[in-house]
Amino acid sequence: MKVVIVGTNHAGIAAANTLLDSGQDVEVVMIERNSNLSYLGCGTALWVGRQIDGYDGLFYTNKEDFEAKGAKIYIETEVKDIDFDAQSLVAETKDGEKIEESYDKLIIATGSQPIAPNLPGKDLEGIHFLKLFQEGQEVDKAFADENNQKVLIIGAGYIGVEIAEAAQRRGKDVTIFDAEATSLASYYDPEFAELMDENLREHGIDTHFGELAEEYLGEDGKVTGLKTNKGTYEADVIINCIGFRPYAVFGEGHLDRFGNGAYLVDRTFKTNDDNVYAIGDCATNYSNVTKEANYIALASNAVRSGVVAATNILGTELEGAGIQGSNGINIYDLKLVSTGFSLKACEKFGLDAKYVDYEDNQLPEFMPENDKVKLRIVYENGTNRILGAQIASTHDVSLLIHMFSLAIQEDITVDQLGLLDIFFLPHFNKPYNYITMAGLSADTSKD
Ligand SMILES: Cc1cc2nc3c(=O)[nH]c(=O)nc-3n(C[C@H](O)[C@H](O)[C@H](O)COP(=O)(O)OP(=O)(O)OC[C@H]3O[C@@H](n4cnc5c(N)ncnc54)[C@H](O)[C@@H]3O)c2cc1C
Ligand SMILES: NC(=O)C1=CN([C@@H]2O[C@H](COP(=O)(O)OP(=O)(O)OC[C@H]3O[C@@H](n4cnc5c(N)ncnc54)[C@H](O)[C@@H]3O)[C@@H](O)[C@H]2O)C=CC1
Repeated sequence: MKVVIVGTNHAGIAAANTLLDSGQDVEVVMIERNSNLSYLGCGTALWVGRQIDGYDGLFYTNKEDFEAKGAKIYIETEVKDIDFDAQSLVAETKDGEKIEESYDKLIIATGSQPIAPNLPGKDLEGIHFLKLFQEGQEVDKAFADENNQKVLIIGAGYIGVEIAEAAQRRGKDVTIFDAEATSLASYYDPEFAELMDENLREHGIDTHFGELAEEYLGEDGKVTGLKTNKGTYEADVIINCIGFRPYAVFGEGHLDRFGNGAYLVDRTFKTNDDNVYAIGDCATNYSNVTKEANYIALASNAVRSGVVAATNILGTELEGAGIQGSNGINIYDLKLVSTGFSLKACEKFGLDAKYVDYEDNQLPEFMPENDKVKLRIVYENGTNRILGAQIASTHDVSLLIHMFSLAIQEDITVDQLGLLDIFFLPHFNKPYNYITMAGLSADTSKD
């Protein structure tokens, strides 16, 4: 069997490794248009902000690793056209050489691209995106120029707040904008997101929420400012981070699509073409909250989808477990983690939701060092099925969110948490801890 993988970043790599490590007789061809693979974008803000020494450790594999396992791998080669009837494709190397490959099974793993605000002045020099390693290098170079002092960031989602911290650590004057009323509005309810907003402001970052960019201003081809619906701001560097959209350009009219254009796949990541799988950021995933296809672009989801698709191609039937969109962020000392839906997301998707909040110290009061933890559990009115959880603290509470992720996956109800066997040790938690207390105090009557 011959499998061709188009796009070999996190999703494509996971699929290739699963195929190549299976011990089965599979011919694997990998085609990647970038000059590198496996770059962990999550590290960009860390090295640009000088919290880690450099970027070398952010690549976890390379072309040679796959050649050593027996794959044929083309780098700096872009797939241009796929003939789904003939089961073949055409790609082009950076030198313009045409390559043709046939396939028995095709895995499309072409990922996502940043959304570009379509504003006047968008081609001015000094306007950046942050997706590729090379784009991180460009931002790093811009920050190294002493003349570039004023950094404006459009979008206060995950990339926005991370690069805001990095820019501030590099001594820049940082202003961040978002169309929503808080930062991180796609992940957290205002009571949690506002903790991040305050955290940014405490570190000298100027926040402008509920404000929409209208025009990039410039002189001599270089950006000098930004005009919004509320004011005009000077800028030496502008970084756009208003989200990703799936990069799903093949099979128009042949492969089914989700609302945002992502390839619509089943729980094995197979498209409506039996020989074609789509994985990672270019495809949908099954949401355990809505019980239908949804789109959430995360490296964690991409890796799992690659494993599932390849396992099915190898002949073992395996459905993905579905996703909750579990995520986390750490800016300065503040840690926010969430899974499933916020109350706001439930409203957007028409889910009838209630919530319980509980705030407490992590440890018993007699312990010398302590941190506050704020927890919200969102659950369905009537069934009490857990739909989401959000946690904020300066304590590392990150592992806790995995339990809530599993709870959503397994349709656990909020009252089941109240009597859950949770251990107690003063070094770690309290006997009446915030999970127990939230579970016990949740109003489970139907409104
Ligand atoms: C700054 C930043 C920080 C992030 N932090 C996190 C994090 O902390 N946690 C997390 O879970 N996620 C994070 N993400 C998101 C994560 O990087 C993506 O979800 C992940 O990269 C998706 O992997 P993928 O392989 O599906 O797609 P991509 O990474 O987009 O890779 C797709 C690949 O396909 C190639 N390709 C596309 N078209 C073609 C073609 N026609 N021919 C050949 N090759 C092609 C591209 O060159 C690319 O290498 C972050 C993203 C960024 C940008
Ligand atoms: N810690 C993590 O897990 C990380 C994950 N990622 C992932 O990478 C992807 C891309 O990240 P981001 O670009 O930060 O997207 P995002 O979806 O996290 O945030 C985009 C932000 O831009 C705002 N926005 C949208 N249109 C706007 C407009 N016209 N003007 C102003 N603001 C606007 C939105 O309100 C939102 O807050 C996401 O899927 C994200 O989850 C990225 C970094 C870290």
